[in-house]
Amino acid sequence: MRRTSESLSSGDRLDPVRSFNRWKKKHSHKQSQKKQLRKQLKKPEWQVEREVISRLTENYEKINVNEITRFSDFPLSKKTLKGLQEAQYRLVTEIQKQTIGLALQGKDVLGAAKTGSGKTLAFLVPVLEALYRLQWTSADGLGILIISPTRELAYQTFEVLRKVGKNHDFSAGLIIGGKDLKHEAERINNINILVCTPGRLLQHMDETICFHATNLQMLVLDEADRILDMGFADTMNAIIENLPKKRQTLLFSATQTKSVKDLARLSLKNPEYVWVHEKAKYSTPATLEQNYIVCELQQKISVLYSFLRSHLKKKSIVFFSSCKEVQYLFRVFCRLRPGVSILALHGRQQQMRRMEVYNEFVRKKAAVLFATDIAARGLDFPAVNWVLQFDCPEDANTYIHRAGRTARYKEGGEALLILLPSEEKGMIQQLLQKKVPVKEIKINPEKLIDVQKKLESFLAQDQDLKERAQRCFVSYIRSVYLMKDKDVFDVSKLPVPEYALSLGLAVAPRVRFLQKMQKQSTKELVVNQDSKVAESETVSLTDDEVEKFRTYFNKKMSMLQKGGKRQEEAEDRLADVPSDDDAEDRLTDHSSDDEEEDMEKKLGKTQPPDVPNTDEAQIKGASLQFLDRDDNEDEDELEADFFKVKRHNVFGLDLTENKALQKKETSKSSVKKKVTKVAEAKKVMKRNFKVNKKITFTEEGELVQQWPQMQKSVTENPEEDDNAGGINLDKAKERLQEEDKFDKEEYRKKIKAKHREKRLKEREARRETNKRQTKVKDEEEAFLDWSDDDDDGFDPSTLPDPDKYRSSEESDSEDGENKISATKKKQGMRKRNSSEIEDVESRSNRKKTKWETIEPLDTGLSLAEDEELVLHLLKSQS
Ligand SMILES: Nc1ncnc2c1ncn2[C@@H]1O[C@H](COP(=O)(O)OP(=O)(O)OP(=O)(O)O)[C@@H](O)[C@H]1O
Repeated sequence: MRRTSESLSSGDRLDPVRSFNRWKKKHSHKQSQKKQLRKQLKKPEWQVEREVISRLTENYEKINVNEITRFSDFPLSKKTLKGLQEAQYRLVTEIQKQTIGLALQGKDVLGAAKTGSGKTLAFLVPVLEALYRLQWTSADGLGILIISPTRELAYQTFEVLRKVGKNHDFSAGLIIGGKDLKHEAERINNINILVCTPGRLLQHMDETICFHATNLQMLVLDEADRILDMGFADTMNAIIENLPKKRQTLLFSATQTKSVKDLARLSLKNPEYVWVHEKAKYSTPATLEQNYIVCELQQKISVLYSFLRSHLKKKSIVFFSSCKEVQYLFRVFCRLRPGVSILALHGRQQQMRRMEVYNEFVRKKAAVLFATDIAARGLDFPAVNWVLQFDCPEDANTYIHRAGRTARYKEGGEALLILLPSEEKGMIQQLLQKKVPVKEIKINPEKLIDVQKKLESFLAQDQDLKERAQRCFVSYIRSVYLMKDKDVFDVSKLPVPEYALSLGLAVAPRVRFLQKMQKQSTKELVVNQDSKVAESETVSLTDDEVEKFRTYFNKKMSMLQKGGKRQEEAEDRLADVPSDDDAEDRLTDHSSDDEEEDMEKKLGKTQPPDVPNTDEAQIKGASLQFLDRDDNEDEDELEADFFKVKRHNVFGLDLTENKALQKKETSKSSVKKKVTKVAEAKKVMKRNFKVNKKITFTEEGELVQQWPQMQKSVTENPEEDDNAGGINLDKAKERLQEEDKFDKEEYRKKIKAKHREKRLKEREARRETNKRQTKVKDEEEAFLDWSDDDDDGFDPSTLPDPDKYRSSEESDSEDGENKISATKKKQGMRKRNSSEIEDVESRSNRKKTKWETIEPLDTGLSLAEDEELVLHLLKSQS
């Protein structure tokens, strides 16, 4: 019992372990069951995401701008928020605060805010959210299009997009000029977000077969006013035509367009205008200090050198008006060794070099970037201390964008504008109107380092540099000449010879358009003067004044001619130098005389501003025409007019102004019409241009027949002799009809000849058959003759049995000519038939009839007709 009790007690002691094990088993089983159940209950990822999206979109309507200080206050996806945080973006800027909510709600937005205020993120965040909301995949194709005016800006935007959107699964692509089109074309169809420049985008729309934008959800125009202005007008119109009307559109710029016409082109739906700093005292960043100096044109290079010498540890950007100025002065300043590294960025550089320079300047702490206006908009170089505007900007907006390369996002910066005495009044007025606070400062003449002698010595040693100096000279003069705002830019007031000397040139190169313009102005002045004297006594200019004016121009012209004669050779040589690929300067730097003359013709009515009766409208019209000439040139050319062309002021216009302008614009629009291929072809025809013909010879020197053969015509081509040019459609029609008639006639003749040949062959064949028949009949005749001899009476049984005859003939033919053809068999049939006829005849003529006298009967009918006739005769016989 004890044992039992002991055993029991020991069993009891074991029980807990066992029961624990059992419990453990049970528990783990339950757990795994629960897990499985949970797994089954777990929703697919896409479904969870859809629920999140619907929660986010519900919150869009609840966005309260006043409560937003951080990005996380917006109902944004986790992926976007994570990207923003990783890039250290937490607090929103004013433009971001006011526009992101509207864009999330699907509205069209026109956002304007000062430079460096964070507009890029204001559109990139809604871009990412739009595709996230739609659960966009690469299979859905292009969803968002972001258009930037320059390659560098597109590249910069693309980099920010990559940084902020790295947690999303969308594909993004950068499509800018200067790269392999084929390489881009292979990838473009898989891109969801495309950052591009207008020219390149249009090129893909035209040339890449499968590329389309039918699924596009959102269009973003960065620097919208620039993209919508005259320079890009045609390209943008063509692009917009290829985009679906139902889409969201966001426009951003520091100087936004209000032009009704521009906005109508984009078919915006009740757009939201967000002018963040509309009521601000100034339109430029508060942290930007802005000054200007007035100095003579011939002093400018020395001023720049002196400035750089005194700012060696700073990062500065210097803006010039043309590529050739940048090219020349960059070289010269590198030789002058101011003690700070100098870089150059302009549209004539290779794309790779442009990217290298951009990245190098981003990296450098102290450096000077000599640039054209391709660097004026949107570029976000970090920690730029100074922006120097070496040449006066074409308008106040350009000034704002250039100066805005410094003092970005809470940073400080300084801007210095160099003005000529002739530019001061007009420009400062414009700047004040645009709420730009600029103060005049004076140069300390003692600190000014004169570099003219050094430049002269450089040019004396280096012919290439000298030629560059000449190009720089012409380019600058031309840029001033082409500027629209004649209140600011007055080419006749430029100290031309002195400027040439300051560049290191001994004499001023000849500038033909300037000479012609001056001659014309003097003439017109004299004519006006004479007519006015005759008309009334109220004379606006006294004789003395006219004389003064004339002497002034004559003096200038003689100076130019003096320089011009000596430089003629050099200039002609320059004219032959082919220009680089990139055509940033093409509008200002035409080296060919033809082009120059062409331009002068177009600008023929342009008068210098100081001449009475200056017609601004004419100048505007002329500059538009001038632009049109470059309509079809590539994107670089579109960029080119960015710098020099006098653009219409499309910004800051109220509705009444627009109405007045629209009238003018409609008349101009006919000039601006996109040049079609047909129009181009007509142009070529008008020039009497003859297309080259390819003539191929064999190795022996014989002419190879051209293929496809040239159409021959009996008719003369009157258009060939028509020097008037153009296509006379009626004449062409007539000529084609005559040619058609001629062709038909020729064809008919050929068919007739063929038929004749066929008939001849048939006749020949028949004759052959008859010959053979005669032979057979000769044999038969011999037989008949023999029977005749034997018996005078007619014994029908002696007549050849037609069947026998046929079989004998067949056997003959089989024996003799095994190669008998089906046609011959037919002929055999005919032979038989004809022999039957002859039999009938012989029967009627009895013995009198001799076989040899029987002529082969040529009925003149066809074979089928013959057969029918025979059958008919046989029938009638029977
Ligand atoms: N929310 C933010 N927090 C911190 N930095 C920001 C924020 N938003 C923008 N920035 C920074 O401000 C700088 C200027 O931004 P951005 O280039 O977008 O300005 P912008 O308004 O487009 O200027 P611009 O008119 O010259 O094109 C950039 O360096 C950017 O990184």
